[in-house]
Amino acid sequence: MSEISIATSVPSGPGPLIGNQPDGPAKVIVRDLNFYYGQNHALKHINLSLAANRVTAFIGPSGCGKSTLLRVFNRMYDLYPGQRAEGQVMLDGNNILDPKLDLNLLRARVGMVFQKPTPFPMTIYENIAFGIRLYEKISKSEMDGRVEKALRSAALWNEVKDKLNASGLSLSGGQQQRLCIARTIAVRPEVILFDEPCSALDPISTAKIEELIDELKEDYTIAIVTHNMQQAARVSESTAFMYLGELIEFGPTNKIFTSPNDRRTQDYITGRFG
Ligand SMILES: Nc1ncnc2c1ncn2[C@@H]1O[C@H](COP(=O)(O)OP(=O)(O)OP(=O)(O)O)[C@@H](O)[C@H]1O
Repeated sequence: MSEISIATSVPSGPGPLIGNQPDGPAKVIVRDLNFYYGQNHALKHINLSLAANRVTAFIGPSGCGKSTLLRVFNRMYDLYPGQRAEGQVMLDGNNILDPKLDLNLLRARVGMVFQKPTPFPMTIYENIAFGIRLYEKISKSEMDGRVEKALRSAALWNEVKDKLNASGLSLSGGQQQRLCIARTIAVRPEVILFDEPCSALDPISTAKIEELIDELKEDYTIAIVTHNMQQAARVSESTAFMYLGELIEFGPTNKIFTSPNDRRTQDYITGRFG
């Protein structure tokens, strides 16, 4: 993870960087994506890619469409009538917008961690085991191993190994969020979506989650929505700046934060609006 100082002047240069800027092979490729809440055209002609085993950050002022885009990646919007997506979102070459797609399988491949920690009202052990059982039939000893592995991967094992039968709700907010990450990892996804995962957490818990994200990218492709510019700069390799439903600029995080091409990106990262 690196600290990046934020530019204060707009450099002259070519026009906005829009479209595919893959940082290594792409795991997900979005082509001309449009999204509608009824009549509200919330995402407009989005083109970008999520590089495999990298972290892509989504930034932009409130209401610009960041969460909407994240919810397209695992078709979360499908749960709500009147919401629809058009275009292509290719996951390893298959369009996840295909109406015939098995949504349970998609959501196992593309996991999501929400803003507010949302453990199930059950034991720490069951919080992890529950999701695994939805997809696999495994023995008790295998399950014990999977639960331990998920908790270790989420950097929570040492804190909970002696109280696996305590309620998930008895943990602190930061621990609950790591439990939710463990629960997501346990079903062996390929992509993990983080929607403002630290906004309800204190700085120490935030640092732990950021460290964890840095470690997780070894095994997963990660997308994160954040309002925290420093966090985007610390954890991501690529950054997408969105405004009013459009992707304004997309490129290497270092470039977006030090010499963006678009005045709106510059204004946002320097706190002039949003
Ligand atoms: N359920 C919904 N029904 C109708 N419009 C919605 C719904 N959810 C979001 N929108 C609209 O879609 C647009 C994008 O919202 P979205 O939540 O994706 O923005 P965001 O960038 O994630 O904002 P924030 O940073 O505040 O979370 C906004 O204009 C919002 O009002």
